[in-house]
Amino acid sequence: MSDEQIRLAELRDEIDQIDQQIMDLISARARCAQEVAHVKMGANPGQDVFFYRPEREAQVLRRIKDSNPGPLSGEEMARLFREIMSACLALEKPMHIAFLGPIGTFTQAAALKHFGHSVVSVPLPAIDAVFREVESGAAHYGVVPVENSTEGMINHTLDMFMSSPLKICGEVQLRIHHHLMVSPKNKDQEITRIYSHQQSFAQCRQWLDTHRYGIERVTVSSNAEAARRAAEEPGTAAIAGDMAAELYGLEKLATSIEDRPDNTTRFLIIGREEVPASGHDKSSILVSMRNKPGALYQLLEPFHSHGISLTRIETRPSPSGTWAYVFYIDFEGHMEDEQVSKLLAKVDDEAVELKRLGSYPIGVL
Ligand SMILES: O=C(O)C(=O)C[C@]1(C(=O)O)C=C[C@@H](O)C=C1
Repeated sequence: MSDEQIRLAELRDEIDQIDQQIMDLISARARCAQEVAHVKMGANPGQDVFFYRPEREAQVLRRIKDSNPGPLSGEEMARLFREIMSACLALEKPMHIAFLGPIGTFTQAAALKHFGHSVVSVPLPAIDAVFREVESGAAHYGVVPVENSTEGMINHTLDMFMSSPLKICGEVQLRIHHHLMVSPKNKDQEITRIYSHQQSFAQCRQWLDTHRYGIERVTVSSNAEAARRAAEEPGTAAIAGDMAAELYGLEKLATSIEDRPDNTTRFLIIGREEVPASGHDKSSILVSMRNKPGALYQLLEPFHSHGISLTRIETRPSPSGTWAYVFYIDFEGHMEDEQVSKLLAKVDDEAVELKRLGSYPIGVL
């Protein structure tokens, strides 16, 4: 054997020994998680056990990213541990996660990015259906889109929080890459129609006007539905993501056609319980104010005086009456924090209504 072949064989033996150690350690970790489940069940007999612990998972992933020695990036290493934890959690209790479907949407990709691939992901036809699935207990958690960097807030999600008892338990961001795709069997046919979701058409408007001007654009309920139609209908194409292309066997004619290179969508994790502090959190509230001069100043001044940073403020028409507004506010900190608690007491004094949507770990992945 040549020197290179001898060295290759030695390295592969070393990799085999390391893989055995990794497998033994992951198995030991999984047994610990099973023991954790027993402790959780014994802690509050007869009460709901929340096996999924968002705050603990955020702490684990943050520590992994911060202590990662390389050569893998912190993101890559955290994603590996994300999957290990997902498998451990499934040993404790298989999680049913409802998401805005159908299968192949960016929301499914966000759900799998946040929870890992060992969950049972359940597609629902609309955002309100995702809320109802979690409210009824049919799903443990839900994943819904809340804002896109190009198109702004998803109003249906914000409006659902006005009436839903659910809490925000987490957040996850996804870089959104849109591709123009066709069925391989129709690849040589002239494209006379392009299917996509309204948000995707808006995020790719300039590219379409430049490269596919004049072709009919038909809005459908989701990018996955667009891919399904393009797979079936000759002469049509879809604008959708990688998951949809793979799911429906479509070929990409043009990749990453979104107009803004940083095109990102933020998703919320919704659930039935409040999340304890993880040490790196944010909070969301809904506030309705009397429609009078200085109302917005009265609402925002306490954030300044208590040194709390706002990360998002949106207004929505109030369901209670014309010209009254509801403010959807995200800010840094956890509602258990002393300064945040004092801030919310002050806001509560000024507001017509204050609804605490939840405190949750700032997204790690
Ligand atoms: O520490 C816990 O509470 C666990 O259940 C263990 C573990 C893990 O694998 O690290 C698994 C699931 C939870 O969501 C958080 C962490």
